[in-house]
Amino acid sequence: MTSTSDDLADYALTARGLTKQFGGFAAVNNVDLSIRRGSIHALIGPNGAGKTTCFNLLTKTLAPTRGTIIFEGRNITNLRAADVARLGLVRSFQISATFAHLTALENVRVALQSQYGKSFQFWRSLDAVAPLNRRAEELLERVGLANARHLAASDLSYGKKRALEIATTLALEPQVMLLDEPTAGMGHEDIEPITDLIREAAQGRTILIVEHNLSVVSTLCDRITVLQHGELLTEGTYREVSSNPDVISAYMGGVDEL
Ligand SMILES: Nc1ncnc2c1ncn2[C@@H]1O[C@H](COP(=O)(O)OP(=O)(O)OP(=O)(O)O)[C@@H](O)[C@H]1O
Repeated sequence: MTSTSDDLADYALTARGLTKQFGGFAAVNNVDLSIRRGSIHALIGPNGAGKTTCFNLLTKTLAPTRGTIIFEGRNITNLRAADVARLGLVRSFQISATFAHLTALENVRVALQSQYGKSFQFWRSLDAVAPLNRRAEELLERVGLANARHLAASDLSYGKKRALEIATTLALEPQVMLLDEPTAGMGHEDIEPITDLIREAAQGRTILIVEHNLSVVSTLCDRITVLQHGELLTEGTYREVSSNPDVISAYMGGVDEL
């Protein structure tokens, strides 16, 4: 029989008994999650199910009321977001207004500098920062923004802004990348490229994604955890969860369609 510790070694990120109460209300209640290393794992559920709260707990944006979060064998329950980012658990950047006036290239360079800042700040000559520029160019190429590198972030289309967000996240070389509704607000034309991009970014890493678009979830994700009323409803492949009568009824009770 396989031991529990062997099983745990397959998972990049696990949560046990994760609970978040706001006043007396449990937005997330006693949730267990196991995100297998190298997988693309989705967190889904009807409106108000607790997805965003759960995501914020895992990214350390919110402190849990109860429960434990283990990242690569290390208890990160009491660490701050910046600390877990340094360990390799990174939430995708939202393009902030501060960087809107910077070009796509400059935005990626800022992310690279935050990753390698300590070693680069002592480098004085322009030649010395060339590797940083080369790496920024590579990342932009990887997300299909090579031709947009000199455009201000604010001038990019919505889909390209999200691609830039992924490039800046990849600059931090995350082992686990957490994406909050990467296709939200996108038109059809942008959804397929961003889905391809996430699949490509998943090479060699683990991705956890909160996503409303179930067709994106079905094509992209290996495992799906379904939440309802803050609790774990079920977990499985898309085929398994989408044929689960409890999941169907949870979605029929809300505005979302399965
Ligand atoms: N800061 C807060 N204070 C009080 N209640 C909150 C807070 N944040 C979330 N909630 C409540 O917790 C529940 C879960 O919210 P959450 O945003 O996590 O759900 P969700 O599944 O992400 O929903 P949606 O799909 O609508 O974004 C909701 O009833 C929400 O009103």
